[in-house]
Amino acid sequence: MTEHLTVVRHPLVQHKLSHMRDATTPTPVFRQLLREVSQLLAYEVTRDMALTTRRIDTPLQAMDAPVLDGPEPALISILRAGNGLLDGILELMPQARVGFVGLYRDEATLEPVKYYFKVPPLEGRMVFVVDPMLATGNSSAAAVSMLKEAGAVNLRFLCLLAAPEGVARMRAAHPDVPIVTAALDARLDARGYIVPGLGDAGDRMFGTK
Ligand SMILES: O=P(O)(O)OC[C@H]1O[C@H](OP(=O)(O)OP(=O)(O)O)[C@H](O)[C@@H]1O
Ligand SMILES: O=c1cc[nH]c(=O)[nH]1
Ligand SMILES: [Mg+2]
Repeated sequence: MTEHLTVVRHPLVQHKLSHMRDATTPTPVFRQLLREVSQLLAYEVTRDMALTTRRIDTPLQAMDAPVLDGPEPALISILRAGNGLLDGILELMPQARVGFVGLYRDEATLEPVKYYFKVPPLEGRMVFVVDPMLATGNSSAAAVSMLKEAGAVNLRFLCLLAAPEGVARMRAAHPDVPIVTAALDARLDARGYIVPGLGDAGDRMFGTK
């Protein structure tokens, strides 16, 4: 990927995102929409996966058919809300190895607090990091640093909503990591929430508020 930031403006993505932003959309619908959008966003973030060919026989003749090359990709979910993107993408790439980075944002400092880290071997793999929200960028920047320490080299970051502050933070800390998102919103509010945003993604997914 050559662009640092790709905004997926596909009408289906934008339509579903608008329903997710709506404060009256209930948790089960929110979760289903996130699953659907995850697969549409996955189409974009995986577009430069390497292909090779395999000799196969169709019912009519032999051909060299394109198949994915290289080791299985790794999908890394930033807990909790990342799991809302993970399941749908895993359906498209069932061969992927899966890892989890447990982080929550300290509400006062907006710094990420780490509580879990379990990832597959990352050397040589394409690594897709998923989290619906890129706000200050502190969580995603920290997660990517941990993954690089664990051996990841070839990373992509996939989110649903990004704030300009988070994009700038990622660009400064990890200019080598392309970001794919459904929307670049206006700004962060005083509490570090994306505006207009959709609220707290984890709470809306799991009904914790
Ligand atoms: O860019 P940042 O300012 O770091 O904010 C984004 C982070 O905040 C949210 O997680 P949260 O801390 O609410 O944890 P949760 O997924 O458990 O709800 C979100 O899912 C990101 O991980
Ligand atoms: O707007 C925001 C910011 C951080 N985390 C969220 O879930 N939402
Ligand atoms: Mg949350």
